[in-house]
Amino acid sequence: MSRRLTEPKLVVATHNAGKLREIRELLAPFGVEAVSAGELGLPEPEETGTTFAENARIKAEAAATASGLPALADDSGIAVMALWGAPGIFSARWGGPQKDFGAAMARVAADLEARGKTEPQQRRAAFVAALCLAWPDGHVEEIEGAVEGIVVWPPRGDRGFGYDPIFQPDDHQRTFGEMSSEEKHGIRWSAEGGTGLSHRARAFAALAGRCLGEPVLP
Ligand SMILES: O=c1nc[nH]c2c1ncn2[C@H]1C[C@H](O)[C@@H](COP(=O)(O)OP(=O)(O)OP(=O)(O)O)O1
Ligand SMILES: [Mg+2]
Repeated sequence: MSRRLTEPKLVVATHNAGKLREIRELLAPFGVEAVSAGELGLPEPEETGTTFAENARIKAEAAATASGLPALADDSGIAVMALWGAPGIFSARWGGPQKDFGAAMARVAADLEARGKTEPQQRRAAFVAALCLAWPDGHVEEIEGAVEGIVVWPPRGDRGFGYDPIFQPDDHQRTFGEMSSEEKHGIRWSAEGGTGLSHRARAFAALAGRCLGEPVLP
């Protein structure tokens, strides 16, 4: 049985400011108070999983246990087909200790170049997000979302975070780095549920339908 969130407050179990902002925007129509792992001074658990889902669960369970509140974690990344799915779950780690995503994006481009992958159709990629909502009693709700597109070079746009400037989703002419966060989310709520554009928004819409109930729209 899936569980509905009845608590008025949850922890957003991330130390990534860009992600935190997006998750807060997505949560806004549900009237849930969101406090971040950073604000609570929670430690950053080691991401020892081998899948996005495992790592999301590690982060959500650690935050729920430490805080005594339900916790929502996101583990995500970009998987480039011609690079056999790299950087994948290592997307954050490619930024290095300095979290230098200019360098990480350049590494993706250089690796594609080195393999002779110069045409857009050879540069297919997907952003993937696994969400885990964990309660202190051990119950978890899990979901994944993905969006396909191509890697572009040079980077375009200075919005968003991480790899946004080199990812252009299918059926769009602009990169996530060129989109407002509303466009990147692309959230549409209807009686049938929610749809989204970004990997995170798609996963969130599905999780919301299962655990958060009806959005209160302006
Ligand atoms: O929408 C996105 N737009 C651009 N880049 C993105 C996105 N979503 C994930 N990414 C990349 C960058 C991020 O650093 C990494 C996630 O790694 P991931 O371990 O899940 O997050 P993180 O270490 O940055 O923060 P935390 O673990 O505290 O949530 O993938
Ligand atoms: Mg991380």
